[in-house]
Amino acid sequence: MNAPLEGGRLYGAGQPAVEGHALSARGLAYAYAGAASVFADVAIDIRHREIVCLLGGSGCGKSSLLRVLARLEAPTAGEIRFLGEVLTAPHPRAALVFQQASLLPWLDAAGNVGFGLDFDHQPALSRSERAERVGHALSAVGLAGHAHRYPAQLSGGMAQRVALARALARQPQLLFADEPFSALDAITRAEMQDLLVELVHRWHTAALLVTHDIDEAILVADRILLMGGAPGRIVREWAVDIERPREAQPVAVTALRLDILNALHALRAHSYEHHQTEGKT
Ligand SMILES: Nc1ncnc2c1ncn2[C@@H]1O[C@H](COP(=O)(O)OP(=O)(O)OP(=O)(O)O)[C@@H](O)[C@H]1O
Repeated sequence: MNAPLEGGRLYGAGQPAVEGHALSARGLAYAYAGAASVFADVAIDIRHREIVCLLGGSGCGKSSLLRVLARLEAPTAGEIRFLGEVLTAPHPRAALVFQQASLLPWLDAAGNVGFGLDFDHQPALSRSERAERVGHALSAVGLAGHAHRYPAQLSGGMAQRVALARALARQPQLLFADEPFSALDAITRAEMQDLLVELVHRWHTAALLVTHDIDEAILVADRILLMGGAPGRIVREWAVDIERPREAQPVAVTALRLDILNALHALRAHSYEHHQTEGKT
């Protein structure tokens, strides 16, 4: 089940990007202005309808990698293919969800969902198509009866459902989600994790979920990628073939959690040793 791999060995620079995937990236690097590379030589494949979770310690570059894969930032090296095409700008069939719902306070829930359809590069929609997409997305997240509520009238969980609906209304082929549930209470969070899995399966999209929560990754992912090192790389991968609902498989879940925890500890120990060695030279 748990296939360890060294970053770059399986998806090394020599391997071509995969045409048939939702997203395929090779040799990716990124550096903020005036700083060292946050990550380098990263290769990632996301298959159609697959949920991939990107795990890693704080500051290892998960959010930066997600922003580059979504092409909100240009990589300093490497290539990203989205649906087989080289990506040079954010793609209309990709959608993003962040930790904060970031709803516009002067628009109601329906207005906020529709707003996501108004950007450049979105296909032009008639009024009725737009209304249909908004209604469909709101009912998919369980908010059909709340379309005319304003953000101030929504709980944190409801606001995040609106953010999810705003993403779904774009009929994405790939959903990028950066710690979308980390600000929610435990029960709402568990509901949202289930909802995400259900929606990804029902809407036939793929998803890349950034999280630092091992349990969330195990409950949600088809595949878990562990990021670490400086600059960051994908250092381990686990295919999660535990039957759903995974809460009902505590033995398999615990075994995988231990394996991931050990890998995280090993990364931290390696990084500590590296700093000690650097300090001596
Ligand atoms: N806008 C920015 N300008 C300069 N440096 C940045 C910027 N955003 C992030 N960084 C730096 O890039 C590195 C990676 O940050 P990033 O947020 O991608 O990591 P992360 O793994 O998502 O962290 P966390 O889990 O804590 O959210 C960090 O050292 C951070 O300080």
